Amino acid sequence: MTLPLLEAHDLQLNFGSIRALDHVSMALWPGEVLAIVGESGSGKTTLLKVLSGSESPDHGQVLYRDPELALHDVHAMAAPRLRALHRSDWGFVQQNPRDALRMGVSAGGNVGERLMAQGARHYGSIRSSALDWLREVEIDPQRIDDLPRTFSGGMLQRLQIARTLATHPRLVFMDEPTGGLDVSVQARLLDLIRSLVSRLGLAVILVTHDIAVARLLAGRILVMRRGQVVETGLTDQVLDDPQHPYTQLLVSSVLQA
Ligand SMILES: Nc1ncnc2c1ncn2[C@@H]1O[C@H](COP(=O)(O)OP(=O)(O)OP(=O)(O)O)[C@@H](O)[C@H]1O
Repeated sequence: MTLPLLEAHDLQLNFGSIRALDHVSMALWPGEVLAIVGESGSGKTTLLKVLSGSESPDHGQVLYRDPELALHDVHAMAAPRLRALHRSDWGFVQQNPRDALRMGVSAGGNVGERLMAQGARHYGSIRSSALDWLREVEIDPQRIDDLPRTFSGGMLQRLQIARTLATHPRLVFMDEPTGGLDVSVQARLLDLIRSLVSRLGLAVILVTHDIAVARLLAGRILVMRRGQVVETGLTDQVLDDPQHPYTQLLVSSVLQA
């Protein structure tokens, strides 16, 4: 039987009187895409931060199962081990690529840097891998020596994806990866993410407020409201036949939009 890659048990986190996470539990299996959806302020980003270890919960546990099947308590890990995990098995795609990329380093350098952080040392193979990844995300390889600040928003996001995936992570966290982009750019990026995720067999936890993005990318969905998970299940089932009144409202507001 396949075991979950990541499990969260009874997560709770308060910011003063705000219950950002209220008894949240979930599991993610290898190769699965799970979307976390909900309106603004429902706790999606907080959950992503706690799952990826960048924010600590007041209560509860996040467990990561490594390739040798050993379980690690993410919040009990020493900081250097957690950083090493983020450089190897895990990747993070931020909504704003400028937060993840080094804008003063060439496109190829941005990809190469992540490979070097994982131990790559041979200049020729780092450059050739960077070229492959630029092609993979549909950036003209001739732009390899250009600075990211000469790139469009969509290209920047594709470069961030190349940088993230270059080390072949098993689990990728994505926070509104197509947010803030034009609709046509969004559609192309979603297509690219979908094909990369399926070809590389990636497990993804995707935060989005956009139900259409969840439907396109995710096999399973988790609906949040005021820090609680109100509904979870297969994406098509939840969106075609929502059981919770809040999910019904979310789905119908999209239909009316
Ligand atoms: N560092 C913080 N300090 C105080 N309150 C916070 C902090 N981070 C989040 N919150 C609050 O916790 C709640 C959940 O926020 P969170 O950002 O997780 O929601 P979200 O669903 O991701 O929203 P959005 O879609 O707008 O990003 C909100 O009420 C927010 O104001």
